[in-house]
Amino acid sequence: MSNSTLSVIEASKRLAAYTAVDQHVKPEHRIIGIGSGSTVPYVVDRIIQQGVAANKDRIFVPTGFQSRELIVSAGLTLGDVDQHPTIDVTIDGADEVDQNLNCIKGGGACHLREKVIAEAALTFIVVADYRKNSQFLGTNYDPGVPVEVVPFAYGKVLSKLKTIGAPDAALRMAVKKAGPVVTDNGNFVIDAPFSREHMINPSETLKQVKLLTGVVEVGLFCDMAKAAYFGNADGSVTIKRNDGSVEELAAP
Ligand SMILES: O=C(CO)[C@H](O)[C@H](O)COP(=O)(O)O
Repeated sequence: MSNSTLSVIEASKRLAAYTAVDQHVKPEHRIIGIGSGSTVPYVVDRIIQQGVAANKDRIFVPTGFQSRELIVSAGLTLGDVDQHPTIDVTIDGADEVDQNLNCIKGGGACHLREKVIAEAALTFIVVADYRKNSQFLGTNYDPGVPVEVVPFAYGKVLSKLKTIGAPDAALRMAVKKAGPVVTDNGNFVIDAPFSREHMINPSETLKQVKLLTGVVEVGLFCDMAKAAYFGNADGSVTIKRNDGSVEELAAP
């Protein structure tokens, strides 16, 4: 699809995804992790554009139902992390990324599998449009930190989250179903908005929330990404790296 038929936001997602694939999915890479969300289809598009020969011996590991479907419908070979515990490169979206590449993830309720697939990867790369590029988490993404919980513990975890700094924490409700969102793992999700004070050092908040019994995984990805690619509205790409460098690639 040409740029003129894509919205600015969609074009920005595509730009980030294409640039990240071009720079990080190399011919020698055999096991590739595919994240979830609306930016990731562009990752798969670009990988397909590398051609049949490049992809014939590759295995693609999904982070949930949506990415599994993407991989299968693209005709790529599906694998799982139990067969491939070391992944060459994983590319995933994010709900927000801070100045140190810490991310909020789980807007699509996939963050447990996303974190496993990111942690298994030798290189974890984030792709997003410009709205996700922040100094501090919680600046633009306000629903809060997604917390996956086992269903029977949700009431207890919700009340603890309220006392440790997220007074407005709430169970995520489904839109086209009565009742809560149920994850690919059969769990519930609580969205916990923490104050700026908690988001300045998200690894501390991550540890605190993860220690609550009943919590399966927290949508704070701290010190995991090697680089984050943000497509900008003017056609440029901002690349933030984990060595603190920031590169601006001008629009072609
Ligand atoms: O964490 C995620 C799903 O759990 C997604 O990666 C995140 O929500 C970003 O999605 P999008 O690319 O649609 O903005």
